[in-house]
Amino acid sequence: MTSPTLDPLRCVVVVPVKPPAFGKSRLAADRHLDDGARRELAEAFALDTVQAATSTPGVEAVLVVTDDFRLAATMRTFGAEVMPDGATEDLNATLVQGAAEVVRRWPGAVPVALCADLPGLRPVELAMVLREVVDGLGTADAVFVRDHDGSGTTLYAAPADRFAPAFGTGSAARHAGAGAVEVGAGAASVRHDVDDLDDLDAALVAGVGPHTTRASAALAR
Ligand SMILES: Nc1nc2c(ncn2[C@@H]2O[C@H](COP(=O)(O)OP(=O)(O)OP(=O)(O)O)[C@@H](O)[C@H]2O)c(=O)[nH]1
Ligand SMILES: C[C@H](OP(=O)(O)O)C(=O)O
Repeated sequence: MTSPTLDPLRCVVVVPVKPPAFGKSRLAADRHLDDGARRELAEAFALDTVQAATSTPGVEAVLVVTDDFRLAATMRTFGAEVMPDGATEDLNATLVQGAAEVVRRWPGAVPVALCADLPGLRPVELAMVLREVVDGLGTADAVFVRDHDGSGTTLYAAPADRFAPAFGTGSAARHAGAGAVEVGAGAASVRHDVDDLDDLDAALVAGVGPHTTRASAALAR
């Protein structure tokens, strides 16, 4: 008897973006970066992250969750879909709303939460991680990618009925403690979130997308 053919898992990437007017506050605390430069960098990180995600093979759709409607218009030109955040000021609640929207718009797809501060994100590496996500979800309820410094999380995925992200300080240990399986350990560009200017310096050395390249060149002048 042949075994039934299972549909391969389909992935919809959900990217939460805090409006750049407020986001990435730790950048401004650093080396006296002024508020305009902080805002431009926060916007550039999100644009590069979303543009790379929309170019990634195996991504069925990218859903950006943000209340910044000017940024939303640019994200749509990359082929991303956008929904409002509803100003929850709670990243995990925002992502749960995003996952519910994935169920409505792309029934059967797995929501994959991806942070928007990955300016060096490479489509080839995200594609590799998504293959690990699909494999991991064959046996585990949830999977996550640990950030480059080891304590945080840059990606979390689970089927919508089990989707329970625990982002925030120390989230990698929380995700692992809840039984999520770590994936993507070798995917440097998926792990390299930028929280401060030291992170940005390291990302610039490794290579970033065009928006962050422009914004950081303006910073150097
Ligand atoms: N839509 C939405 N996105 C959020 C919210 N909080 C955080 N994010 C996004 O979640 C990701 C990770 O957030 P953090 O690294 O904490 O970024 P941040 O809050 O902008 O940075 P800091 O102000 O320095 O803490 C980034 O993509 C943020 O834009 C929120 O309340 N709503
Ligand atoms: C969202 C959070 O990012 P951090 O603020 O720790 O960089 C996390 O890693 O869960």
